[in-house]
Amino acid sequence: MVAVAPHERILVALDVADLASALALVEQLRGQVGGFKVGMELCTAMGVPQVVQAVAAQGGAVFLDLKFCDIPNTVAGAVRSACALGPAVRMLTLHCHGGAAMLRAAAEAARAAGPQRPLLLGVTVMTSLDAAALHAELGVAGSLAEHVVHLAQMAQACGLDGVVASPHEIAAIREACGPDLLIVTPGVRPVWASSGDQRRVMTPAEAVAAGSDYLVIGRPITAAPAEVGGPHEAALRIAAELQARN
Ligand SMILES: O=c1ccn([C@@H]2O[C@H](COP(=O)(O)O)[C@@H](O)[C@H]2O)c(=O)[nH]1
Repeated sequence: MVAVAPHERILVALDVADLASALALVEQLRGQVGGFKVGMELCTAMGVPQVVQAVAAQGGAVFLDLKFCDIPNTVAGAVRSACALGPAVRMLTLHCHGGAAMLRAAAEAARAAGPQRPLLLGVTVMTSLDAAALHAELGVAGSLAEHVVHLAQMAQACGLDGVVASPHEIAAIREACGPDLLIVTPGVRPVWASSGDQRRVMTPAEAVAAGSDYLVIGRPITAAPAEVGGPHEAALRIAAELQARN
């Protein structure tokens, strides 16, 4: 596991539709969490360079979660474009289901950008899917954990820095891939938050105990209701939960 302070393991998903709302969250949470994940909703509405520059200008480390998945040449170009946004982009996602050639092309493009390049993370099986959906809808045979481990091993062999998986697969990934592969886990829910569309969830403390390097947490923080105390209080509660188990 990476050695960081407990609250720095929290990456807040800024799933909002406009930059003003995103920056209001950054302003409230900066210093209480490790960074901010920007993804499809915000970037489609406001433009990737504008979002990255604005979040970085407010002092937030940026995790660019656009889950690239296309032919190798196209993804390599997208990775080069992301690297050109500069060192503010600390992490970048690609779908492992794009295949080994695509992952290798992405890794080569990132390495060519030099030592300040973003870390590349391969998305394995979405945390909104359960085993039944993986088998019946996507036609994957074998267990969900086996499939995640297979994708994680492929990502590692292709030169990626880490994977995105649910906390439930951390132990199996660690056993198969060793201690150096970064494991970033969405599907994290404090006991006081609703699961929503997430299917494979654990609490923040359970996820870190299982070996998660970074926890991606969106709605439990960004949409925290008044009885929790809003986003700032929600982030403090989660950080305290992580601190208590440290
Ligand atoms: O398998 C995955 C991959 C990415 N995500 C992203 O994480 C956040 C989770 O947000 P919550 O509001 O905490 O559910 C969201 O931005 C997803 O795009 C994921 O959930 N699962």
